[in-house]
Amino acid sequence: MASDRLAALKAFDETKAGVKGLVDAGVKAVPDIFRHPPDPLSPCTKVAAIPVVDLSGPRSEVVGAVREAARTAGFFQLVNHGVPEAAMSGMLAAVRRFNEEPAEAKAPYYTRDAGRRVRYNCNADLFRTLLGKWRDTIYMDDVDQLAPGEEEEVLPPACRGVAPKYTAQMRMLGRALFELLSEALGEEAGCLETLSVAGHYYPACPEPHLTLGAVRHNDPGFLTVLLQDGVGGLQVLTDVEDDEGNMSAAWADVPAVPGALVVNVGDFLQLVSNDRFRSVAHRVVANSVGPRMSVACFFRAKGATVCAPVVMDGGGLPRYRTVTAEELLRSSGKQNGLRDVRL
Ligand SMILES: O=C(O)CCC(=O)C(=O)O
Ligand SMILES: [Fe+2]
Repeated sequence: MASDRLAALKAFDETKAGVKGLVDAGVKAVPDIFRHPPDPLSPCTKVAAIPVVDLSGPRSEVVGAVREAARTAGFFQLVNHGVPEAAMSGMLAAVRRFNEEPAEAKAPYYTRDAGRRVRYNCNADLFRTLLGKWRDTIYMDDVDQLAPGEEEEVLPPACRGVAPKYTAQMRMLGRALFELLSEALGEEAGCLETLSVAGHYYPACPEPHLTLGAVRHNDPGFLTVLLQDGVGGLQVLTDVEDDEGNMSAAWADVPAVPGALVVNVGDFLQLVSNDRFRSVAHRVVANSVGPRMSVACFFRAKGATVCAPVVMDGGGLPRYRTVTAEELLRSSGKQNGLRDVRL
């Protein structure tokens, strides 16, 4: 990394105030560390065809809809999921409240130390990437399992009470989705050992076309359940057909559907399903109208857990090596998705 970039990253990171701090200081241009080369894909012009799954329907229909969505789009909008509206709006409000605290209040939580259960930072990978992202995040791991009294110790005041309850709701929903996905697959679909909740804050950006809120990636875990506010900006990579019938890749918007949760298949589940379910690349564009808030719940396996593709009778050969969840996380983390573990 060029030393001037490293120096700029360090100076920015030492503020512990994130991109929100830049915006508060009145930046009118996107600093170099957040500027990206132009995207070779043409700008998005369409809305993605994301199936809607109604969890209140008859069981066999729900299983069929989950199977079809996981097999085709890799994403679905979940409605009638039973998570109270107040829990969802309360969680988005807590993420906003925390991020809009003065920098001094947030600084004690600013860290990339994975050993800490609650971590606030601007880009977990800031020093490992050339593409700084216009967002700040507070990560909270398994905070529904905090012992009494531990909440004050580890959680910022803005999230106390709210984040543990929301995480508990998500854990219940995750179990229900796990059962549906397992039934849809005909096998145990993976596991839900840890639940990491990421509260993302995407401040309004003065030059949104020069950066991104999240660069192209696949979620490495088993499953992600995303709550987003009404601003929008999440996009999936899709295949589109031009007038001559040629297929090419393009970005398409995932609409913000009021009350819905966006569920997507992670790399772990694609591997376990032996490619019957798809982990699809996605990103978040920067916006000029923000802040945008979203809360991503990542269901993951513990590092030592072994992931092996499940091959059904007559389903052909396994397409992946048997790996530990940690190995898989490392290869996904390099943005190779599953390429490194494919047979
Ligand atoms: O904020 C969003 O809409 C998506 C965030 C995301 O893709 C992630 O956290 O993995
Ligand atoms: Fe993601």
